[in-house]
Formats: sequence, C-alpha cells, structure tokens
Amino acid sequence: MAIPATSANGSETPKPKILIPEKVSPDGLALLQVSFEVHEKKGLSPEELLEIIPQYEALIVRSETKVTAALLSAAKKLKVVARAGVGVDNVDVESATKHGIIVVNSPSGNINAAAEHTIALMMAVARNVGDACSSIKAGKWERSRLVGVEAKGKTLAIVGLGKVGLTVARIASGFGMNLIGYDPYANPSLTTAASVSLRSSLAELLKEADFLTLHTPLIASTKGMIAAAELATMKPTARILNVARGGMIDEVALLDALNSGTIAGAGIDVFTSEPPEPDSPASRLIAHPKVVATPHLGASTREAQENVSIDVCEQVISILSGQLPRSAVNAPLILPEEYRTLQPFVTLVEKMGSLYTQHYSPLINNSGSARQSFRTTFDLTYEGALATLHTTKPLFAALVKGLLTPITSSDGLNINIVNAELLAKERGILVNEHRSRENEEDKPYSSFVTLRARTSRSASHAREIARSASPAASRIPAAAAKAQADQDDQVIQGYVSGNKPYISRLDRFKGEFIPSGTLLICRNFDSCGKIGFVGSLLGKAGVNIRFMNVAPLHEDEEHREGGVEGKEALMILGMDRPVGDDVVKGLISAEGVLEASLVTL
Ligand SMILES: NC(=O)c1ccc[n+]([C@@H]2O[C@H](COP(=O)([O-])OP(=O)(O)OC[C@H]3O[C@@H](n4cnc5c(N)ncnc54)[C@H](O)[C@@H]3O)[C@@H](O)[C@H]2O)c1
Ligand SMILES: O=C(O)[C@H](O)COP(=O)(O)O
Repeated sequence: MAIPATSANGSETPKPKILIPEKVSPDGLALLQVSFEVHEKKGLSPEELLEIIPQYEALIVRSETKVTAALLSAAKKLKVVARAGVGVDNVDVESATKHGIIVVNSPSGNINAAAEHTIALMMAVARNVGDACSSIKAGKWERSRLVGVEAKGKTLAIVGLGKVGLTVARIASGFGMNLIGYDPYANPSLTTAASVSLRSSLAELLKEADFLTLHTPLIASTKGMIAAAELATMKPTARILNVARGGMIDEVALLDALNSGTIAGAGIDVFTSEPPEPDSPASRLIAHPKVVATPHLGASTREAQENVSIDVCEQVISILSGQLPRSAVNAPLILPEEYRTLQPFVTLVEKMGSLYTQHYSPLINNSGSARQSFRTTFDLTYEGALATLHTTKPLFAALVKGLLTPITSSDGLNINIVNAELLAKERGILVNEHRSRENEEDKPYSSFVTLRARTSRSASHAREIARSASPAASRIPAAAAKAQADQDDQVIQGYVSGNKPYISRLDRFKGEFIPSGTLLICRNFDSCGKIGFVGSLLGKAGVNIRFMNVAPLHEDEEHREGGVEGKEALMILGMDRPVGDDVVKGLISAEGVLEASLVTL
C-alpha cells in the first residue's frame, strides 16, 4: 500500500523518513523511494546516529550498526528496525519491544551464501589455499610444504542443523563426506533427509570430526562452546570452520591449539569483536598461517544482498502502511487471511477499550462525584468465526491500546502488537481472553466481541457504596453485597457489519451505534421529556446534534428492574464538538439525567 503524499486538504505531507547507515543493496531501496524519503548515510559515529535518529520512522541495518537501548529510546518516531540479514545480535530486541518498535529480519535470504562460504573455507583450509596464495605472491614455489587433504571420505561434524547447517550438509554430501550432527532441537526428518546422522552430545560429535563447522546462533548455550577442553578431545588432524558468529569459539584456546599442533587448521569468517582490535586474539588468529580468514563475508554475495534487501524493504513498507510484516522477530506470526478477518475487529476492540476508559472512569453521577475506577480485570470473549482463529493477539493489543491511549500523553506510548502484553503487565491490567461458539444462531451477526470489566471492588466496598446511598444498607448481608459487586461488572458488546464497527450493548442497555466522533452518553429514567431536556441544554451550549439513539434495557436485565416507572434507558448523542464539564454537570438533575459522560472515539 502506498503512503499518500498529500493530506485530505490537498497540501503536501512530508514523506516518512528511512535511515540506512550501512551498505544495503539498491534492489530493495528502489521499492522504498516511491513513498518514502530514503537517507543512505554510511560511516556515522554512534553519537551522530543518536543525534539524527529522532527524525526517522524506519532504520535498516546489517551487522555493523549497534542498535542500542539508548538509540531506541531517542528514536521517538521509529516504528521498525529492519535487519538486512539473519542475526539480530546487534539489535537490543528487548528494548525495541518495550518501545513498541517492530524488529524484522530476512531469515532465509542469505542461507545459501553462508553455506557456500562455509564450503569455500573448508576447501581453502583443506588445500592450504590461503597460505599457498601468500607464498606464491611472495615469489616462492613451495609444493611439498603445502600438501593438503581431500574432503571425500572425511567426517564433517555440524553443530546446529538449522537453515545454514542443513544446506552445508546437502552440499557436502555431494563431496562424498560422512555427515554427523549435533543439535538438541533438530528436526529428525529433515536431518535424515540431508543424510546427517545425529549424535546425542557435543562431546560425542567432536571426537569423530575431521572438519567441524558451527551453525548455531550466539546465545548463552553456544557462547564459548568450543574452548580448550573441547579442542583437547578432537583429532590433531581436525580443522574447524566458523561462519556463524564470533564468541562461540574461544579465540585464545584456538590459537594455542593451532600453535601446539593439536588442531590442524581453521577457516574463520566471524570474530568476537568486528573489526578485531589490533593485537587482539582475533587479530593473531587472522595472521596465523594455518588460518584462512575472511571479514564476515558469509552473506556477501550479490544474490544474497539482493534477496535480503528486497525482503526487509517490503516488510518496512508493510509496517509503515499499518500492516504486519512476514518475519518480525518480536511480534507473533499472523497468517494473511487471518489478518484480513481480524482487521475490522481490531478497530472495534480498540474503540471498545477507549469507550470503557472514557465512559466509566470520569462518569459524573447525580451525587456530583466522579466514579472511582478499581477495574483491572477484563474478560474479552470472542464469539462465532472469531473464536476459530489461531491467534487473537492483535485484538488483545487493540484492547490495551484502547484502554490506555485516552490516559497517555499523545507523544508518549506507541502501543501495538509488539509491546501490548508488556505494557498491560506494567499497568496491572489483566485481560482474560475467551472463545465461545455459544448463541451463534441467535445473533444476527456471526462474530460478536464482549468486553466485561470485573471490578476488584470487594463486597465490603459494595456495602460502603450502598451505605452512602442509604444508612439502612450498612446492614446489607455479605451475599447481597457480593451480588451488588457482581452487578457492577461493566459490559460492552460490539460487532462488525460491512467492515464498520458497531456497539450493540453498553452496560445494561442494548442499542446500536457507531463508536465514532464525540458522543454524549446519558443514563436516565425511561420517561417523557428527557430527550427534550438534554436537547435544549445542548442547543443553548451551541452544540449541533448529529444523531441520537435511545438504548433500552437489555432483555437480560429487564427482570431486575421494577415497573415501567422505575425503568432506565441510555441516550447516546453524536455531537459536532465536545462540550465543557459544566454543560455535562448541568444535565444531571431530577428532571434530567442520572449520569452522563462525554467520549471521543
Ligand atoms: N557469516 C555470515 O555472514 C552469516 C550469514 C548467515 C547466517 N549466519 C549465522 O549463521 C547461524 C545459523 O543461521 P541459521 O539461519 O541456520 O539459523 P537457524 O535458526 O535456522 O538454525 C540454528 C540452529 O541452531 C540450533 N541450536 C541452537 N542452540 C544450539 C545448541 N546449544 N547446540 C546445538 N545446536 C543449537 C537450533 O536448534 C537451530 O536448528 C546464525 O548465527 C546466523 O547469524 C552468518
Ligand atoms: O546474520 C547475518 O545475516 C550475517 O551475519 C550477515 O551479516 P551482514 O549483513 O553484516 O553481512
């Protein structure tokens, strides 16, 4: 979806800005140029990056840019960090989640490049290509010193049988190698199909390896996984390859093993610190004659760069157009067809949350006071087709957004699918989601959503409220007080028709209205003159009424109220603008209404 370049009144709206501080292939960037301002700025210092980041809505990086918590916190407009590659270890994903920033990557665009590079290093190490190249360039001709080994018939031990590890296996099987692997989470059918025989421990694998190659992420369980103790168990003829991440091999231990001849050679593409500090163990490894080293080139092929660039740029476009990306690192996976079903309900549930916060918290009643809000537990029930979806995360996020947005400053919180759960937890909001296929046939629309807010008010609090209304009620029995507390549960129900959200029940009243614009919601006795009374006061305040809807008691509630005289109703008025508190308070009187609230949806 393209971002409009003009606003509703025809004036030019500035295009959202995207920052690219590293070399990213132009193939994807060309897609962005249509609707966005794309700034390619290579070689920025961390300080310079921090200074300019507040202008940007998207940041596209590779592995060099450190996307830190400080950077993310300064990035007030940022909606997405896109990693044009696989590894997100240079991105503080936890902090991005906290700020509601989606992190996306390209999980498969460079797999083949990384696997082929691993094979290139394996053959270079087997045939001393690095050493031989330096030797011949120095004018030497050392044929007997540079005799190598063949891959055919040797055992290739693969740690990590994911996308790259299995691709390496498939290529290496064509060399006639014997393939073994270690991965506690491996998919056995994929492993068998790639002719890899699994070992149950790393120790078992290491003993057999002629070539050892690592293809796991850098995580707590893989950090330093090949250290002195592990190297000591390997054959002295073994050669080690790392095209995954620096930090998985102890660089000092590997240097020692190469020097003492307990390991025959290594092919290394990634280092603990990149680029390595001069004189560091990584630099000494690079300089070692038994090592073939490359500067993190695993993904550096034209094809891979084109793939990852197009992959992440398409995702940036989706996110900046308000849609979901296909491979977010910190957001749940939502299938496109589910997303289409959910989208109008996302709007509905957000409006329900916002209606709840605005209608119930500051509700002015005929004792002149605002109702105190103790409600923190919400039951969100999905009925009909919605109940069958595999995820309702966007609805959960929409509720949290709706509940919190009216009480948060506009420049503050970016509440979305990424951080909704965290923010709800921080604010003590508990949401229980339920799926119900009950009453499906009774309802005119197949999917209803019901929000029920359960008060955390105790029965003693209910007694307190009752006592303030009538002193005799101080003797209200516990069971009755509990019933009173139950009745205080607030209910909002809605549905979607023709892609438009409708509210069909508010509290004890059933009425149909579109939750949009400025609404005045009044509770009154269902008797003559109320509409005229409210209309004339609003007229005096210079307000134009766009529509009016009277919601009678819901049939479930009718039996609770006495005769016709005592029955209540809800009046919902759509207004062309908000009115002050004084006007709302003026509506509350014996001949007027019992309670009133003003909401903007
Ligand atoms: N050098 C480069 O330019 C380059 C390019 C692409 C990928 N990579 C790196 O390659 C690595 C693998 O990428 P991938 O796409 O195959 O990832 P992947 O997620 O598909 O596979 C990783 C595998 O590691 C396994 N694993 C996790 N913890 C393990 C443990 N403790 N022991 C054994 N196995 C474990 C997982 O089960 C998984 O099967 C990543 O670190 C990635 O960043 C580097
Ligand atoms: O994680 C990756 O995708 C690779 O390590 C490639 O990193 P790069 O984009 O910096 O080449």
